[in-house]
Amino acid sequence: MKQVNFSLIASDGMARRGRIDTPRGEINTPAFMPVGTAGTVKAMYPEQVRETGADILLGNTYHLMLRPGAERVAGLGGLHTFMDWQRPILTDSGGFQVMSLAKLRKLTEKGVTFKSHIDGSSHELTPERSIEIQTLLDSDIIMQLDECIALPAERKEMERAMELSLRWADRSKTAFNNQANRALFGIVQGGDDPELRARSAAGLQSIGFDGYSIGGLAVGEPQEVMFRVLSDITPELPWDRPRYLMGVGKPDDILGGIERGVDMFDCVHPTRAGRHGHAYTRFGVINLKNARHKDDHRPLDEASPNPNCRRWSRAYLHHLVRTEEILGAMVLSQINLAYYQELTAGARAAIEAGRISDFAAETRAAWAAGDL
Ligand SMILES: CNc1nc2c(CCNCc3ccccc3)c3nc(N)[nH]c(=O)c3cc2[nH]1
Repeated sequence: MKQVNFSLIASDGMARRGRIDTPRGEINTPAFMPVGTAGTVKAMYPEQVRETGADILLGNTYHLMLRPGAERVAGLGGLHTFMDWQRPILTDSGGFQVMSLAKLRKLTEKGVTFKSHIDGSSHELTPERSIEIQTLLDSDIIMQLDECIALPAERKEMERAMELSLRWADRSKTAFNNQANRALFGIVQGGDDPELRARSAAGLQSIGFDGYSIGGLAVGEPQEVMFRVLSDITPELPWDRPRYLMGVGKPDDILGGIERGVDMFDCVHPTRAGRHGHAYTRFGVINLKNARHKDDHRPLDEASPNPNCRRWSRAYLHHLVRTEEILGAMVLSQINLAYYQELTAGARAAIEAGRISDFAAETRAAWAAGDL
């Protein structure tokens, strides 16, 4: 009996409020999933990640297969034990990171061979090996191996990568062998071409997956192209399975994705921006590196539910950022992750109340009013 199940709790237009039940706990959707690339959400203790409201975080096949190695993590009890995060983990299949990080990559029908960006050692990632690695990590939601290409691209290239990804989807499903205690998601490709996207969605559904990721976006295309692809594709996906928009995004990307039927999001942005001195608030993003903050005794946001937004002055946060103090990265990572969780929690409540369009309008108005 499958131990990972999606329930639709409410919908409001295309927006959905759902819940994924897993052996390690529930995931409330729309969900923002913090990225823990190498087994850690940078500058955060696992319990702090939970306190921001996260139900699930991301691990990464590419990084962990290179260091410390999937078999080593398995021998140490799996990724949950290794990092002491006992709630759900989603892992990506590694293909995207190979194409963006590794050197001397060679892509064939079988899979992709590459040299580690860490020590130059040779590695191979196939649909079968990726499933094996994600299973060794004991991940709760795993991804097929796919090929993601940058946009803009020629239609022939988009078609080739989409069709390869469909063949790899089939091999991934076979290698997955219907494991009951974790979920396998297929990944829709097809660039910005509606016909290719529809063929990819139909092909994946005929294979059958526990959830459907929307890949091939947030790869350099304008936001309106991403939104058009989403509006075209979500109606083609099963309503009773989660949709996961990979690598997205900034708060307004996430709000737009929720309005177009997306349930799950991941992005390095909140933690990376935090390390670079950018703070996300109800008013939008504040660049605390800017000298205009150096005498500003006001807190970041005195009305925020997050104590860290009320505790220190903007001048102090500016000081931490300017001096590159470790506490700056810690505090701003927590502030940004907490804001992303406030945004998705607000969307969940709004969908349940049938007022997602009001919520979206109010949220965008606050960003525009910006008391930065
Ligand atoms: C940023 N834009 C973007 N990211 C994309 C990703 C990676 C999603 N993030 C996973 C991750 C996990 C741990 C650590 C870091 C990242 C994709 N992954 C796959 N498999 N396929 C995609 O098409 C695809 C498209 C993307 N666009």
